[in-house]
Amino acid sequence: MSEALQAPTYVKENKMAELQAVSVTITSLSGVESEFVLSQNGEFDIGRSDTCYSSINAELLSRRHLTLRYTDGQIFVTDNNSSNGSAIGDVRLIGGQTYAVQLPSTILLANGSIHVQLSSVAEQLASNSPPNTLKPTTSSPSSTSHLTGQGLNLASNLDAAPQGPITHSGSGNDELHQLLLTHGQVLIGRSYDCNYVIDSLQASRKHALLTLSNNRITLKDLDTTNGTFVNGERIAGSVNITATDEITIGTTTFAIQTGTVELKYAIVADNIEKVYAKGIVGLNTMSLKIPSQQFIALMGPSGCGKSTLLKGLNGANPITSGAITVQGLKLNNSNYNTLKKYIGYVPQDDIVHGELSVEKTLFYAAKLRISDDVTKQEIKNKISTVLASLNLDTDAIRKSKVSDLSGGQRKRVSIAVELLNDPKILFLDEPTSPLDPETIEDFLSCIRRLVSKGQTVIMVTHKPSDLDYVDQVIFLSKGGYQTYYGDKNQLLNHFEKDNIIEVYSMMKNPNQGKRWYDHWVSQNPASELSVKQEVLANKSNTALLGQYFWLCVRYFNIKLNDHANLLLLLAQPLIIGGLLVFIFSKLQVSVMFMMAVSAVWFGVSNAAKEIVSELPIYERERMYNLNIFNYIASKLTVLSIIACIQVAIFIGITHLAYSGGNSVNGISEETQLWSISSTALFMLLLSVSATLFGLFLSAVFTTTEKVMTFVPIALMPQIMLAGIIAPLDNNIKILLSYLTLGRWGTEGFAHIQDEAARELGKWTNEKADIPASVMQRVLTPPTTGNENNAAEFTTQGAMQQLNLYDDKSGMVSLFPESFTGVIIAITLINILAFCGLLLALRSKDKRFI
Ligand SMILES: Nc1ncnc2c1ncn2[C@@H]1O[C@H](COP(=O)(O)OP(=O)(O)OP(=O)(O)O)[C@@H](O)[C@H]1O
Repeated sequence: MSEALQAPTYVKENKMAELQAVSVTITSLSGVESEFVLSQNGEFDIGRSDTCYSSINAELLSRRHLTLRYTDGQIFVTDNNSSNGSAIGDVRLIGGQTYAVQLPSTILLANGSIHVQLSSVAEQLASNSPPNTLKPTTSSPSSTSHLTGQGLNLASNLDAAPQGPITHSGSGNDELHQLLLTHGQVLIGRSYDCNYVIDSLQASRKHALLTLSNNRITLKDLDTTNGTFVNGERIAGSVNITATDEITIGTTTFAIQTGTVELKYAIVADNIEKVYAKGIVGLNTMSLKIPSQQFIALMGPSGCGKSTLLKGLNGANPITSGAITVQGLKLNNSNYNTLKKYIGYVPQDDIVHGELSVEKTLFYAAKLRISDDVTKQEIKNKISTVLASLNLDTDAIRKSKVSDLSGGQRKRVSIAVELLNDPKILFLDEPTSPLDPETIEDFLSCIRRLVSKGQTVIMVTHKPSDLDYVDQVIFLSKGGYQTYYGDKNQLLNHFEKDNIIEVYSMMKNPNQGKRWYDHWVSQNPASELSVKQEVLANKSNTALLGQYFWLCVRYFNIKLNDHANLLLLLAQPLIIGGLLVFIFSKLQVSVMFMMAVSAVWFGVSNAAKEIVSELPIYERERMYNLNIFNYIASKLTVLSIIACIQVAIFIGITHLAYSGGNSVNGISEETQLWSISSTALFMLLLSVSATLFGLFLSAVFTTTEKVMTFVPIALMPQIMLAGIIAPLDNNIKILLSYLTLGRWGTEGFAHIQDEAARELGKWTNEKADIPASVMQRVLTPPTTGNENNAAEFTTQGAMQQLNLYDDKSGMVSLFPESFTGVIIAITLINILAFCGLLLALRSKDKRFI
């Protein structure tokens, strides 16, 4: 909206008749909620909050829903970006915009469930009608198009729109047809200044343009992220369509002639089949037609293929053959990137981070999943609506850490994350398994409410009692056979059993299952269709930088909120550094070795749990739109910041311990030769490299326990092959040592030390020019242990003491004996670790691609 809509300008341009006093009557379905008269200038909030002037306890109302402003006899209204909106007539108020209102007028709040009737007191007296005569209705008033709503002055700024603000509000009628006939062009999108508004965050602000010219209708996709579909196929650019073609934008399907199309079936599966590697049959050929707005239970004994079917239908692990249509769109490669946004999927494990608050969890999920053009306010509104729909919208729950919630609440937060995208179909894999009976009741009632509001839910369950809440049941038997699909009340009749436990035990036997399958197929013959299912490729379509940024922010917050772990991470360099300087009173190669091992330890231990502990979240987000490179980069960024702090503490302690003292010939008598900046930077490089290695381990293993058991095993070679505690005296040891950061770390610190000594004392490998007393303190050789015997070690630099390049084995070194050689070697190890990490993460994709 333009500046012209702001109240001050508007007042000047739209001088209205002055009013003495305004009567306000607020009614809900249960009658009059509040009545008052405005006669003094001021602002009056209407909403759920106690702080509002008129506080109304209605579920659909936002806390501060609407503000009435009375200024010198004029009334202005502002919808405070409420979740369920406000309208005057059939014109929806744009959140945050101020409108001048003529009297009498009725403002509909929260989808029309609350009416605010405004009238002049004088008019009321004249008509003698009481202020509470308005009868509330739940449906919107007339849906005919118009340029101004009743009693509403709306400034026009439809620069992109072909005509005035003609707002769509109806469904299942020919409104779109009329708009097109009248105006020739109709702009469709999420923004309220479009001619035909699609109220879904999956739609772009300006999504598509319909044009009528020479009796031809053209539909143009305005280069949108989520695409425009005609009869289930995504269009590119402009296409000619007919008035009856079904257009899908966001989660809405409509035709020009008939308006919104209510899809009969949420999912149609034709002759689907799943065969795993080595010929293991996950599902035998089956067909399903799942109606919209149904709660379906998917049941059967363990290993019968419930998860296989669930993941086949939602594309997480595509079926091998057959065809699936979801919400009227074919589940194929070109549609999948859009389609997966209409699908909510909560796997068996929670898909939320325990360390974040509920509010933050949802905010980051929205930032990572929803298109970039959605404003912060829209996200906040969406979060409120979603939380309210799951009975989680209290301040206490919003602010609670997810880990502090009950199992049922946590599951609902996982569902809330999925609902942010307005999915039409929700797939739940055994949500009730970990819950106690009372929590299950609450949980399933909640899901039932979602179904009554339009959601289709397919839920895997083992619990017979869950059937009380569902509409239909799909029953599978061992061997992947479909043995029943239909009304839950007919299930026992169909199997001729008295209770469901008996059905379960019968279905555990694949032969019995096959018999019932044949029986089912004979009664429900499928079509002859046989289609090879395409591989569904995961393409991230979120702006890369934006996703990286929000992954970093979320991960950083997770780390910050985990106070105990954060303290441990910071205590590590203090303890290890303190121990090091306590045990080694003088700088010697052993200290360099210990520094290298410490750096490797910091990196590996910081990273080893970071992927494996959030595997369900990774897999779900990857299935949705997570870019692997963004994911790795965000982990590395945050863990490198932590490594940086650890290295700073560690280097601070060691430098304090190994420096200072008197000066001899301008050189400190005590050991301080190595440069603090080079040492710190090199230690950071080692630590970050070890982080990459730790992430690789974290991606390879499937449980936290396994990876933590392996970490010490991975660290041992770093210690044993560094050339300090045992000589590298044969080719195999040398070659293995090339793969360890421990060896290159120790060598790197030795090079830095020798370089510093060279610069300081013009020392060469052959002979030190600096006094023996200084060199003695520069580096104490571990072999003699006798500092007074200077003659034995004055010419020995750190590298010489390490003895790494003595050609005892007759092997020529693959790397030059220099600091550059060390950096090249570490870089190569990093490339190896990165490729390993990438492969390990990609192999997880195979489970759902
Ligand atoms: N990735 C896979 N590779 C090979 N076989 C698999 C794979 N996943 C599942 N299967 C096999 O497919 C069959 C069905 O497995 P699925 O996990 O779908 O059963 P389920 O009914 O969900 O079991 P549960 O109730 O125990 O979760 C089983 O025989 C299983 O061993």
